[in-house]
Amino acid sequence: METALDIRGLVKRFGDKVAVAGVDLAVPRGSFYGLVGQNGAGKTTTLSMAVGLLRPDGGTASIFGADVWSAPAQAKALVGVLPDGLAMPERLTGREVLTYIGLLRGMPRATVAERADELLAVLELDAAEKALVIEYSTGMRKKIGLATALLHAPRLLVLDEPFEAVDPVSAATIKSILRGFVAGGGSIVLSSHVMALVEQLCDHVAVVDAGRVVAAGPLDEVRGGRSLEDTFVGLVGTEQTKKELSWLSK
Ligand SMILES: Nc1ncnc2c1ncn2[C@@H]1O[C@H](COP(=O)(O)OP(=O)(O)OP(=O)(O)O)[C@@H](O)[C@H]1O
Repeated sequence: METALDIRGLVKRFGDKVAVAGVDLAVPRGSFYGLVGQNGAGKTTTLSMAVGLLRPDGGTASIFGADVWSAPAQAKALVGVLPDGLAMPERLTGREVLTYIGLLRGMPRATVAERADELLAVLELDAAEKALVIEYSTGMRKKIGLATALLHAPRLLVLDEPFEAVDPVSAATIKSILRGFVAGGGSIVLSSHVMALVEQLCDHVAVVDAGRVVAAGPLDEVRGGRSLEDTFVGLVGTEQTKKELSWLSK
């Protein structure tokens, strides 16, 4: 089966800290892949290297066979990315951001305008269309970020915490867009802390702990009859020393 995203031996150090310690991951075409891990496990660092936003100290990443670092134009044309802490042009409106990104990607102006209309309406950002991004809430920023990731109709979406700070109604809309994207042949990798969400949406899952993949594969194989939360805690949970906040109880 064709691989949408192929990550091999990715390594990243920040000074003495090894953030990613040799990650391998193969995301099959047409899969909806969830990446779960504790805070600081290395999810964002891995995804940033996988899409060419952060240069690895070792290893490779390719998107539908195009190496992210040696064939960046080819690889980046195939992927839509929602990075963590998205840096947006803040003094533009949502529509201007979409126009700017679309034209940078070399898309025809009329196509950009048409798709921007649809994306702003579907993501319920049309009311905020005239507001500058600097005035957007965190959830609205996620949504405009998702719109920029979808604009050029990529074959692979890489989404870092796409539901963080998004209200339940917008989350339902986003879920339905993402399910439709996969049903239409697209592939998705997303990171999340919310196990229920990953169980609801994803057909594959990888558990990342301390910069390594400790389990990966089809969701049912990884959780082996248990809930994903139990599996996750079993894989990465450390012995909890009971620390009571005695000053909290009267
Ligand atoms: N630019 C940086 N400089 C120094 N250390 C960093 C940097 N970026 C990440 N790290 C460290 O690398 C490790 C992995 O961070 P990363 O953001 O990839 O984790 P994560 O799994 O995405 O966490 P979270 O779920 O909290 O977003 C952490 O220990 C983090 O402190």
